[in-house]
Amino acid sequence: MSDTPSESPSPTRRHPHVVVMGVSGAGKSTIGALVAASLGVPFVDGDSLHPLTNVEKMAAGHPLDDDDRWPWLRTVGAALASAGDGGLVIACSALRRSYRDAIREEAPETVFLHLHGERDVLAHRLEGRSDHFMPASLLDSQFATLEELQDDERAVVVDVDAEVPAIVDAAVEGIGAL
Ligand SMILES: Nc1ncnc2c1ncn2[C@@H]1O[C@H](COP(=O)(O)OP(=O)(O)OP(=O)(O)O)[C@@H](O)[C@H]1O
Ligand SMILES: O=C(O)[C@H](O)[C@@H](O)[C@H](O)[C@H](O)CO
Repeated sequence: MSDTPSESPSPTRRHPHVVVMGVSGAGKSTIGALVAASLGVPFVDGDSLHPLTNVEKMAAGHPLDDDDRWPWLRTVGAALASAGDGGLVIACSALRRSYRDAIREEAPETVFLHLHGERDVLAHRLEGRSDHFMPASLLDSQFATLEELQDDERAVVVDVDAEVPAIVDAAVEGIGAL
């Protein structure tokens, strides 16, 4: 992670390729869009890349399984791979190590921004959100699936129990320091 810069394959590009990861409600869409604007790169919300069957499954209160996620993760990886010099920030839960490996396989320069939050904080935020297909009832399954970043992953972790501007500043600074 950020404290092991010697493991970085190359300096982070000026317009980086970033996956904003974390469980539902962590703020991937909210923070991701603002981080992208601050970095001067496009933003894509990975939720818009899910096959309709995935959205319907989540909306019905069922967690996705690996088979549901693989085609979506390939789409996310392809978007990053084709981003080129313009950079890209994409919101994608990327909960398991193997999911992040699959993304890196397609787009090796990808760095990860993990928006880390305690369950109770995120549950409260999800209860206040009404315009989204993802039900708050799936939060426990999201935490059960989450595998924390490992030391060899090029990544930044930011705690989301803070005001939005502070989170964005910490994220941009952390990405710049990778
Ligand atoms: N730092 C914050 N403080 C207070 N509320 C926040 C903060 N960050 C996000 N929110 C709110 O929390 C809710 C969840 O945020 P958001 O939709 O960005 O999360 P998400 O990770 O993209 O969720 P999902 O994975 O389900 O799409 C939203 O209503 C958002 O406005
Ligand atoms: O891997 C997953 O279980 C899914 O990607 C979810 O996390 C949703 O995409 C999203 O985060 C909810 O809106």
